Amino acid sequence: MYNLNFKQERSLDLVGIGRLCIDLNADQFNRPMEETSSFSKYVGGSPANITIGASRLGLKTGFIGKVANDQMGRFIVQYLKNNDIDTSVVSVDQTGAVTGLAFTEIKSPEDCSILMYRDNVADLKLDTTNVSEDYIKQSKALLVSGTALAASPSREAVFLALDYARKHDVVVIMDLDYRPYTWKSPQETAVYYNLAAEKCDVIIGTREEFDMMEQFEIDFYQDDQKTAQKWFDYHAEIVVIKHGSEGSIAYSKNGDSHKGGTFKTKVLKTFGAGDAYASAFIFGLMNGWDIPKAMEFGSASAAIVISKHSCSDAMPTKNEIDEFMSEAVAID
Ligand SMILES: Nc1ncnc2c1ncn2[C@@H]1O[C@H](COP(=O)(O)OP(=O)(O)OP(=O)(O)O)[C@@H](O)[C@H]1O
Ligand SMILES: O=C(O)C[C@@H](O)[C@H](O)C(=O)CO
Repeated sequence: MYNLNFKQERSLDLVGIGRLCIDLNADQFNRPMEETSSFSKYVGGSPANITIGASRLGLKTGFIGKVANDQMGRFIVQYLKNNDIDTSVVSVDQTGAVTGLAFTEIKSPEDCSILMYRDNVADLKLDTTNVSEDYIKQSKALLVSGTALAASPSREAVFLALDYARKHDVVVIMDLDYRPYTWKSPQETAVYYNLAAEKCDVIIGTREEFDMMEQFEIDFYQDDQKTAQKWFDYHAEIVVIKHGSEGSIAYSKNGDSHKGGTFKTKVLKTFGAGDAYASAFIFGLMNGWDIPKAMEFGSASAAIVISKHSCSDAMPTKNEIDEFMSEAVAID
């Protein structure tokens, strides 16, 4: 088992911090962006998606973020409210910043990409005055995503949230969520990712994301066990390394490791898999499940979301995941 202490008396289960954006997902499948003519609009941004997924599963959630003072910003806040996410500390930018847009291209079920428009985005304007210690200490867990570290003042806001979380024994979960185009250089990225991950109890990322963080290590390359061990020497209790359609592996500080499989599914697009996995995995941990059960639940949620058009709007309820698992073919 693992040793995560979710303080039961707290009024919120999970508070997300970071990116609140818009996904514009191609309506035409199996063709490149150049030939795509229309898109459907959804709330997006990895931490937003994970928080929406967690809320659909029944966790009491809130979000610390900043939106543009325009129709898109209002759309995002209303969508969060509709999904029972507390938005009392979502602030509104007053500097003319805009909403980040992610246009997705669905060339084939295996070949999807995201074209991001992220100049002067409101989410990265989150600053330390927007981070309330009182709010964070009401929560059992804080979800941090790496992209919010890409620029100041959002970077400092996240580090402050991390400090408040550690001060008040809030379990810190980090989804690495590396989006290269938001950063100036891989070196700068690794510096800040490593500093933040040192403060986290649960770290979830893909093999490629950990590779980016390990660019300064000697003899480390692509060794999942070594990757995990490094973080156990700081605060980590669980490290999950995702390997796309090959599944995932989770290590816990007590020396256990667990290989997670996948579920057969009709893939429409690949993005959203990681966010769905994280939300359901976190739900499992917060319910005291053992790691293999939480991983299986995460994989099932991912299998559902990649068969649908959106990420946020496709996040399943617990009944949907249970039903899917009772019928789906598991692949070890
Ligand atoms: N083709 C697939 N079929 C079934 N399950 C999949 C497939 N691809 C991914 N998954 C599930 O989703 C989990 C996370 O996937 P992945 O490693 O691609 O995360 P990610 O790269 O963070 O996702 P995203 O594309 O959303 O950023 C995997 O561990 C697996 O359970
Ligand atoms: O992360 C983004 O900003 C884009 C996401 O909203 C998109 O839904 C995705 O890639 C999910 O991982």
